[in-house]
Amino acid sequence: MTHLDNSPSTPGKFKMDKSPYIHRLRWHGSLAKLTFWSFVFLGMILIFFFRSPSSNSLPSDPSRRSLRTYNWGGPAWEKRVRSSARVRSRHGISVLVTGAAGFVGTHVSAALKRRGDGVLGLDCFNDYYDPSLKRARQALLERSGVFIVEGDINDVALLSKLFEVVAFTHVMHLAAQAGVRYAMENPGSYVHSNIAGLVNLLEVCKNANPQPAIVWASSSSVYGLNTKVPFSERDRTDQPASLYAATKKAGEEIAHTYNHIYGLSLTGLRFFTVYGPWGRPDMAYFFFTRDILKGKTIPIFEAANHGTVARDFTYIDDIVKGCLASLDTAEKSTGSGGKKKGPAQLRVFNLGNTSPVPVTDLVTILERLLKVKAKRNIMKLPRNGDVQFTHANISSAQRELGYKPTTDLQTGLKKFVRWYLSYYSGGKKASG
Ligand SMILES: O=C(O)[C@H]1O[C@H](OP(=O)(O)OP(=O)(O)OC[C@H]2O[C@@H](n3ccc(=O)[nH]c3=O)[C@H](O)[C@@H]2O)[C@H](O)[C@@H](O)[C@H]1O
Repeated sequence: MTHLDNSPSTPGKFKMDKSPYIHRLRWHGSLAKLTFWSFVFLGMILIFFFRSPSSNSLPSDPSRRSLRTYNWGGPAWEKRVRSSARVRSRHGISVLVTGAAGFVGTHVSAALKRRGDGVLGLDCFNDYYDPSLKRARQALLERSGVFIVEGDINDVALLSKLFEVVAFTHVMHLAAQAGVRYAMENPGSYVHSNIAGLVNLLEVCKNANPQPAIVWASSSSVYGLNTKVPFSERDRTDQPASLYAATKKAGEEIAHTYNHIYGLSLTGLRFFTVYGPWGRPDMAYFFFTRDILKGKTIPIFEAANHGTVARDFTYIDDIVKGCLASLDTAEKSTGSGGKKKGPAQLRVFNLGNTSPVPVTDLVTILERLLKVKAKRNIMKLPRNGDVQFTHANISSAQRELGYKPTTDLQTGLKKFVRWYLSYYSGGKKASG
């Protein structure tokens, strides 16, 4: 007789043969199996959770960003907002700085605060690059009395609340998705911040009473494939080479619309490759420094036929002066309560250095300052948004803003390297 022959032929027979002992055994057996599989299942969930791409090392996708919630509101919060935005000098202005924990935002906020203006920051602290650097900038600003509200420029309720609490005279709008090459990886984030975010902000500004004057960050990248040098504000900007550039160009057109319909005073600043202490780790001068120190090979782009790739690198202190002069010369918006009352100011300025430097020379300067030879890998300029060169004509900014850059690349990089070495010593690691 085989074991198969021992099997009950009918359920009834099986039931009759079952002893209480066997029943208990089966019951315990099933319980053990159930417990075992529950643990396996729980383990799989935990493994999935910890290995999922939502870990902090990856930049957030735009939809996740828009779902983030921030804590704001309440009497204590409003008191901090008011106190930070309070003007402390005779002819001071009160400015909402968006992107205040960003590179340019931090420097501009600190400079405004130093001269007695009221400054309130706004930043969403996203993880496009190392958020700990943004937190360190926030701590720096906090020490000088600038409060940064955590929130997204797409949050209309938050923006409206800020204008309810403070009658800002000016907005310095620097919050944006930056970076030329990253636009191919995450196009949605550019639409989210540079287009939707800008429109939201302008909607709230146009409804505010009084309407603030707005100065905002456009980009040298709007010149795209333009080959006429130096780039003048009157040159064509209808051939962007990256989605980043296209969203900044769209921003300039959106600014025109809000100026035309609602009487908002708007000034767009075309920044040319801004660098310096507290800079952005995604920019070449920054990660070249990190990688040269690590002994890693750095990719240096060259154009077709060994053509030189060059940038009109502009030092942060010069940019800050241009930003403050733009705020100081901005005329008032003319509308109120969403209605235009008369024509308002609409401006665009190049803020560059007017002396382009080849990227290979930038690397040579860094080698000298770091006292380390770079491992160079010369490669073809990828077709992912980079243009071959930029060169600003700044006569318009000179005339109307008194803008006059004074820092050459050698001097500016020296200051950057000094900051970099002190910031990343003492256990902090470079990342980006
Ligand atoms: O003016 C602007 O409006 C923009 O400036 C900045 O863009 P870019 O001028 O492209 O700066 P950045 O990436 O530092 O590359 C610098 C140089 O290094 C070359 N480059 C770059 C990377 C690399 O691996 N190798 C290399 O040779 C590269 O070809 C380039 O020649 C801001 O990031 C951008 O947000 C925007 O504000």
